[in-house]
Amino acid sequence: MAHRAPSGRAVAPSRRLARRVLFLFTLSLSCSYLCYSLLCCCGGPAAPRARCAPARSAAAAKKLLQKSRACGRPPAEPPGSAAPARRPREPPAAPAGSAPGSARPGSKRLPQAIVVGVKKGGTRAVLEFIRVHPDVRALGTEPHFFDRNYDRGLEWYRNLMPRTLDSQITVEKTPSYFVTKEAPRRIFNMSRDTKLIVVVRNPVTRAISDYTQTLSKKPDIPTFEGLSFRNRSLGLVDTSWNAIRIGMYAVHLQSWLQYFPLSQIHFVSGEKLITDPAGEMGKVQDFLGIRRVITDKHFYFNKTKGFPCLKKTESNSSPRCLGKSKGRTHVQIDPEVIEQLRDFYRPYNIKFYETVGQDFRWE
Ligand SMILES: Nc1ncnc2c1ncn2[C@@H]1O[C@H](COP(=O)(O)OS(=O)(=O)O)[C@@H](OP(=O)(O)O)[C@H]1O
Repeated sequence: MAHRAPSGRAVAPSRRLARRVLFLFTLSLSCSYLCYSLLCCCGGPAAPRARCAPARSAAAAKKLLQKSRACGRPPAEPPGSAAPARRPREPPAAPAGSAPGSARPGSKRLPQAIVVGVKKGGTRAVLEFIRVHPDVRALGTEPHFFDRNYDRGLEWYRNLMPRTLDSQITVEKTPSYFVTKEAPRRIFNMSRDTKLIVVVRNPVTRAISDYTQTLSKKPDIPTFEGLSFRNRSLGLVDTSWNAIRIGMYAVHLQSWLQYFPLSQIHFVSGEKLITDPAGEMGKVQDFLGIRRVITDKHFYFNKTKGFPCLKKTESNSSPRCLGKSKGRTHVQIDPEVIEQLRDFYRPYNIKFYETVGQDFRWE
């Protein structure tokens, strides 16, 4: 006996059975794929981070996400380490703007804010503290795009960035930008709206910190006292030595002011960042135009480290201090040399305070 198909064509029972089997097979395949996708996203510890659903999509999802490291906020760079954070490899960026229907939430965007300096000012602390904010995603490594890697092009740069949702801002830090002549123009050409953050610190202490770091890598370098002067008895400071030159903030700032208004540059006091991290971070959040989420509650003073550290929170499974390379014991410097350097920096500091309208009290 033959059944009539809706089209009017007759279908043999064996063909009808075959169609049913095919239909059931396709259905079970689809179900398996659906289950697999769900499990891959939030179940397995090896699941790539980029596949995770947005953390704020639903309360239930949040619970799930908290349980799974793979789905949480990106692990911070080993605290304090200047070495690049190891992140799961991600394929090339999707075009700007979230791809509709894409399994990967958000998209890679050029940074809207950059911590441009200064070296040894406290830039790592600012980055690690600000990335606690749910509306901020930060690149853990220093991309050195506007100084060393500019030839690689903006797409290369954008591809390094973490994915962000529309409500989040992307931040990176590379302290050497502040003293790179071309950096202001290059950043302006990327976006004239880029917000700039500069963490400044007493230039004499900064120079000693810089030298201490170099000495830890190259123990055979000449003494700080020897490197600081072209002629010590004449008090001629060697401004060609980077450790000295970087601290002439007023000079470098002029290059930035040729492209950006002062209102677009925020200065963080490296000293207050240690004594009052919540206060300084409050101002950073205001400058970035984001809610004041990072407050006193996020910090505690670690006596062993001698610095403020991040408390254990919902997203931080344990308290976190910056690494060993941050907060080193400085090399002892001849007090007379320190005095000479204070005298040297004084006019630059005064000019700097006048320009930014802020007294950092480095006297
Ligand atoms: N919370 C906290 N923990 C540890 N260290 C802190 C912190 N806040 C600021 N600082 C100061 O940051 C100094 C290092 O500055 P940077 O991070 O800008 O250094 S670098 O340019 O990235 O190498 C580092 O300088 P040194 O003390 O000379 O090592 C610190 O004094």
